[in-house]
Amino acid sequence: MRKKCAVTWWPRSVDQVALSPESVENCPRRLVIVQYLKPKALHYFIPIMDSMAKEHLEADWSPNKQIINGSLCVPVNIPGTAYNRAIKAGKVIRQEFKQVIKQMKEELPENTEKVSRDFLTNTLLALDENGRFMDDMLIVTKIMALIIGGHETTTTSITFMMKYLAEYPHVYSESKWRLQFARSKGPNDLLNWDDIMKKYSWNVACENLRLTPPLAGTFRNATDDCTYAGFTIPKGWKILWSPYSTHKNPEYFPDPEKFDPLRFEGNGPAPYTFVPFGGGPRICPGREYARLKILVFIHNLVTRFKWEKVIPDEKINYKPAPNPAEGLPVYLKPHNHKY
Ligand code: HEM
Repeated sequence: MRKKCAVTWWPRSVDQVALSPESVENCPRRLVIVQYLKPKALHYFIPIMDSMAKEHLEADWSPNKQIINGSLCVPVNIPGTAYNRAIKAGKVIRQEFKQVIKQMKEELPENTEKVSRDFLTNTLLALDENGRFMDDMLIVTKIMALIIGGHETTTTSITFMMKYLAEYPHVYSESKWRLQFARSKGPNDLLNWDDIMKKYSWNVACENLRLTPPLAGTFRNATDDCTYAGFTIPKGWKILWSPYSTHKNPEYFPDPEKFDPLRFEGNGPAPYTFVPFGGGPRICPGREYARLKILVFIHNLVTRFKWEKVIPDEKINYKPAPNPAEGLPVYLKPHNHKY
């Protein structure tokens, strides 16, 4: 008889954490981050993200007709290489964060009950199992991990959304048409939760995450002997699970290579067939934040520009995150511009 695959999870009950100061006090410190990434806490950030996206598009995109980007590099530490520059930049950023932490610590009042509880303040005040504060460098490392984990994934996702929207003009037109409703409220009004939750845009984003998941997979540990698809996995072995194969199972996604956001209409795919954010207790805590970031940016992009790929058949590299080989250069066409 086939045994269910047993894997270890880091026990985490996200929903036990509410947003009150008391719950923060009682919250194990690894959970502190989770409460800031829940939808309830994120509403506030939508107009801020919206105005930042607008500013960025205005300053860095509008003056150009061609946009190129690149981010990953080979980990060979030779002076003059991108990796070498990245290591140096990492040190500078860590120092900056250390300064911010030092300053925040100095400014904390004796009585911390009434201080405003943002993520950093809570991390500074969170105690470990032994009642000790976290080491400054550990806090810096956590912030860096959060920035890297949250940045590369979402930027990859936005890049590939741009690729698919350029390749499937009917999906682009449908997105633009539907998003115009949200924009009809006034040119200077910022987006809010309801605007962002328009289903079609998220369906497009999901289909993008299905075909090109930014994360190739993560590891699990077999806590018992088990079999999967006829293979025996001995106890103690590491298993790499990957959404790439799961997402292309024709049983659940007919014609799996086709980009079709309509797959996500109605109830969407069956449970555990679509897992770009992982699953179970270790599911990505940043998924709601990622959703907002992707949708706010794409919303601004689609309502402002149309674009075409400069290299129609650009190769995709996997390092292991998917990356267009030339950085996906595109020709930008502002809607009010005649081409
Ligand atoms: C499209 C965007 C994103 C994708 C596709 C993604 C995907 C994933 C995946 C597959 C995992 C592993 C889950 C598992 O092992 O079951 C993960 C973990 C994680 N993600 Fe994300 N992520 C995204 C955005 C973000 C953002 C924006 C943040 C932070 C703001 C974030 C923070 C984290 C953290 C801290 C973990 C580790 C959780 C743990 O080990 O318990 N992610 N993510």
